Amino acid sequence: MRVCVIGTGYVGLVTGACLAYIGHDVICVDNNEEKVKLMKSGQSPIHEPGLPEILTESIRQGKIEFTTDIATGVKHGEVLFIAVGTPSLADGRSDMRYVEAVARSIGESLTDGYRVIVNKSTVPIGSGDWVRMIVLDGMAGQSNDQIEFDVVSNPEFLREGVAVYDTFNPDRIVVGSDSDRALQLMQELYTPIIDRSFAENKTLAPVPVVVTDLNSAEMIKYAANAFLATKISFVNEIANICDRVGADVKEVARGIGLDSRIGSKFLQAGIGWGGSCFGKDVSALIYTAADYGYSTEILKACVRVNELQRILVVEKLQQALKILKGKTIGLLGMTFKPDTDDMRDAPALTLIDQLSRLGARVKAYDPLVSQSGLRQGFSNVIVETDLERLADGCDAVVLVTDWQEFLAIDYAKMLRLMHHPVIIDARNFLDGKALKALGYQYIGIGR
Ligand SMILES: NC(=O)C1=CN([C@@H]2O[C@H](COP(=O)(O)OP(=O)(O)OC[C@H]3O[C@@H](n4cnc5c(N)ncnc54)[C@H](O)[C@@H]3O)[C@@H](O)[C@H]2O)C=CC1
Ligand SMILES: O=C(O)[C@H]1O[C@H](OP(=O)(O)OP(=O)(O)OC[C@H]2O[C@@H](n3ccc(=O)[nH]c3=O)[C@H](O)[C@@H]2O)[C@H](O)[C@@H](O)[C@@H]1O
Repeated sequence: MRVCVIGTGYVGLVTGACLAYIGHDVICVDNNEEKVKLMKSGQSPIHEPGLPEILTESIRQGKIEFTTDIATGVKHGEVLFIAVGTPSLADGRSDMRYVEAVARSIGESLTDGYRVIVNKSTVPIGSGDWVRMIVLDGMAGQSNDQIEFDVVSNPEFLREGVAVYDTFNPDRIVVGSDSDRALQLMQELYTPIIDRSFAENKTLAPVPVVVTDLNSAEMIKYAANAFLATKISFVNEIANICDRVGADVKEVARGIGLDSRIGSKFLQAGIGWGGSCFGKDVSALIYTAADYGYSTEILKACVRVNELQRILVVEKLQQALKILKGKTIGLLGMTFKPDTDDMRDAPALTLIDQLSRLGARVKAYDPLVSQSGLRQGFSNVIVETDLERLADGCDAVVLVTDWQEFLAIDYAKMLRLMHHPVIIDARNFLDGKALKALGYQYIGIGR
C-alpha cells in the first residue's frame, strides 16, 4: 500500500521504516530540512537499535523516500499518518499546534480519491473529530467532490530503545474509527504484523486488534500510559516504606510480581519515570478530567510521588555526605532510559539542577551522550568522555540510567579514583553486596 508518514521522530520514523520493510511504499515527510537530508543519505537522526539496518534495507529496495514537501506525501499516500509531537504546554494541556498545522496542510494538499488520515500522535480525547474539522477547513476553497477521507485513531505503544522490536511484536493494535472502509484499509496495512510474519516468534497467535470508536481509542492510549506510570509510582512508594521498615523492595517486587494479576513488569523501583510521554500524557489526562469537573486523585498522586522520588536521591546524597556545597558528584547515565539518546524529562536533568543549586560540582558520563554532539548542550554539568575522568575526585557517584554496560565497570578501579566511596544506585541495578565488599558505601532505593 502507499503510505505517507508526517513527522519523523521516534514514532514516525520507526513506523515509516517498519512499514516500508514489510513491503509498503512509504514517503516520510518532515519540516526539518536537516533531518530529511540526513535520512535521505541513509542515516537515522535518532538512536534506536535495529533502525539503521531496516532503514538501509528499505532504501535499497526503493520502498522509502523522504521529503519536506507535505503535498508530495499526501498525493502519494492512501494512508496518511500524523506522527508529530504533542508536548505539554505550561499548564499541562497538550500542545496541538503541530497536529493542527499538519491536518490543515493535509486538507490543502488532498487530491482526488479516498484517504485514511491516521492519528498516531497521542492526542486528547475528541481530537479525531477535531482533526476532521481542521482538514475540512484546509480544504475550504476546493470544490472537489472527488475527495473523500476518514479519520482514524491508531495510538502507538512502542517503547524507545526497543521501538523496532515493539513495532514488529506489538501486544495489540488499537484502531478507532466509525468507517468500515477505513478499518478495512488499516487491517490490510497491518496484516504482515498481525499475522506475525515479521515477529521474533512467528508461532504466536495473531496480534489482537482492538477495533473501537475514535474516543475510546484515544482514551486507551492515555489510560495505558497513566496505568504504567502509576504502577511505577506505586512500587516507588512501597520502596520508600521498605526503606523505613528494613525490607528490600526488589524482593517485594519479585514476590508480588509473580501474582499473575499484578505481573512482574514495571515494578522496578528507583529514581522514578522520565521521558517524553509519561509526564505529558498523565498531565494531559488530569487536565482533560478537570475540564469535565473531575479531580483525578490517583493520577495527581502518581505525579507527586514521581517528583519526590527524584528529590529522594538528593536527600540520600545529603544523608551520606551532609553538606553538598563544594562536593563533586558523578552521574552514571544521563538519558531517561538505556538504549536511547532521548533526554526529554530525564531524571538526570532534575539531579543536575538540584545538585548545582546546592553548590555541588556535577559531572556525568553516558554511553551515548558522552560520545555524541549532544554533550555540548548542557549547563551546570561537565559531560566526561570516559569513566576514569568521571570517577576522578568524586565524593559520590549516582547510577541514574540502567545501561547494561554499567554492570561491567571496574568498580574497584573506580573506587581508587574517588574521593569518598559513596555510590547511590538510583535504579537498584548493581550488585550491592559486591560493591560493599569492595569498600563502597552502597545506597539503593528501598533496600
Ligand atoms: N516517543 C515515543 O516513544 C512515543 C511517542 N508517542 C507519541 O507520538 C507523537 C510523536 O512523538 P515523537 O516521535 O517522540 O516526537 P518527536 O518530537 O521525536 O518527532 C516529531 C517530528 O515531527 C516533525 N514535525 C513537527 N511539525 C511538523 C510539520 N508541520 N510537518 C512535518 N513534520 C513536522 C518534527 O520535526 C519531528 O521530527 C507524540 O504525540 C507522542 O506522544 C507515542 C508512543 C511512543
Ligand atoms: O507513549 C509513549 O511514549 C511510550 O511511553 C512508554 O515508553 P518509554 O517512555 O519509551 O519507556 P519505558 O520503558 O516505558 O520507560 C519510561 C520510564 O519509566 C522508567 N521505569 C520503567 C519501568 C520500571 O519498572 N521502572 C521505571 O522507573 C524508565 O526508566 C523510564 O524513565 C511506554 O512504555 C510505551 O508503551 C509508550 O508508547
